[in-house]
Amino acid sequence: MYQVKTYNAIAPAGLNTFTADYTLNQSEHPDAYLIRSVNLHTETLPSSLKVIVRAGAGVNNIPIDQATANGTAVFNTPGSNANAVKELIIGLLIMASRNLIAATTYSAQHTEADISQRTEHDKTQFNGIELTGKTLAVIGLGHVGALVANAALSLGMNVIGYDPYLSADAAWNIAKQVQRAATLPDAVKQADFVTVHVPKNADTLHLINKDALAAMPTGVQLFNYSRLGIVDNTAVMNALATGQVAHYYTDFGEPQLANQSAVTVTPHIGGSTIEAEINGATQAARTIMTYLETGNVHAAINLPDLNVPFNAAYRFTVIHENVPNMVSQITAKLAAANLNITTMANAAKHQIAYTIIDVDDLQQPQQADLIAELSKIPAVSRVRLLKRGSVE
Ligand SMILES: NC(=O)c1ccc[n+]([C@@H]2O[C@H](COP(=O)([O-])OP(=O)(O)OC[C@H]3O[C@@H](n4cnc5c(N)ncnc54)[C@H](O)[C@@H]3O)[C@@H](O)[C@H]2O)c1
Ligand SMILES: O=C(O)CC[C@@H](O)C(=O)O
Repeated sequence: MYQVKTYNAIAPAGLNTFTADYTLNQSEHPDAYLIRSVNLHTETLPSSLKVIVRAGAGVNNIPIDQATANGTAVFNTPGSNANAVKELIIGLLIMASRNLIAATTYSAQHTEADISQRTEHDKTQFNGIELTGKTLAVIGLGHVGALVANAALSLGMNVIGYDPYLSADAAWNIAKQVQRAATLPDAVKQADFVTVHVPKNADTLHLINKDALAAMPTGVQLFNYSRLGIVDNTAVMNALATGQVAHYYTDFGEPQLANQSAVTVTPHIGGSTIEAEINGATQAARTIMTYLETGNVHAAINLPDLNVPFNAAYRFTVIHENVPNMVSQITAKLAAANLNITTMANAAKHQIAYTIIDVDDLQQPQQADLIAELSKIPAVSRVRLLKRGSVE
């Protein structure tokens, strides 16, 4: 039986994906965490923990280095909530262009009997603009950014994208009418609206800073539905005061943004739709099951891709540092136990490497000793032994 610990509200329809070999929240020695936004940086990860899956895109709430040192694989569920964010951004663009917040606030405040006459007089103050023909800069063209860019094109907007690290796969998702900018200032210099869809990391911290804001036309409207810290909120407050930025929309509140008429804060609801939550939880459950039962890895945050059909009776998986002589030390241990390897694969990603070794004739009494022997090799952080068609 595998033990899964969940954090946050995880869609029950997604949790139903787990087979009868999985129990939820019943053990102090979990094999897997299935999480959303819980901050794990303050937690010591248990030694039993083999995998953490974030139902969602961002992994900045996970201590990746600690997980890697613990031999814990980390995954997210790429794209599972991208459509939800796209629809919210399109909604906000329409809200922004038609002054919907001010207009509905006006209506809520004026309920007098002769309101229809006042309305016809007052409505001119809520005149809007149309999105067709306006320019949207999309910073980051991954799962969310590509959908936003394509949807904005379908509204007749000019779309300029900036993503110096765009993967070849992601590029396929972007309509050819999206213009590519070579630099951030180039992307934003003609924008009526700027929307940011990049991961939070050391390179993107304050990506939208004083200089980036100065490169935007006066009166630009800015959207941050990525993460707190990617936009320098102090610089934005200064730019709002001078009129450089007309309005700031963000999913991430903090005190300096509170009660500002030109700031609209939503409470981190970008991915909060029924559909996105089911997608994320379902994808996360499948990822946990695949990793725990086969050891195969696709698109992990901290491990290389390694996908080997599991045809032998047993499989050793070993997470180790990406240093010389590891595979030879591992195979020497198996040779010493007189084991014949049927398949072997190894891959590396930055400082970490991952080895899968399949064997057929492994006797039960040998198993614990071999795991212990392999675990003793310096630079090995996790050894697992999987039996095909069975749980550990
Ligand atoms: N508000 C929410 O609820 C919500 C929901 C989903 C995603 N997100 C956040 O939105 C962001 C985007 O998510 P995603 O799923 O599209 O991620 P993604 O990984 O699919 O795409 C991110 C893109 O940003 C690009 N990028 C990285 N650094 C860049 C830089 N310095 N300049 C320009 N581009 C850069 C990458 O090349 C990649 O194409 C993430 O921060 C994620 O956490 C928030
Ligand atoms: O609602 C959530 O779990 C947050 C989703 C979002 O921030 C993400 O990173 O995917």
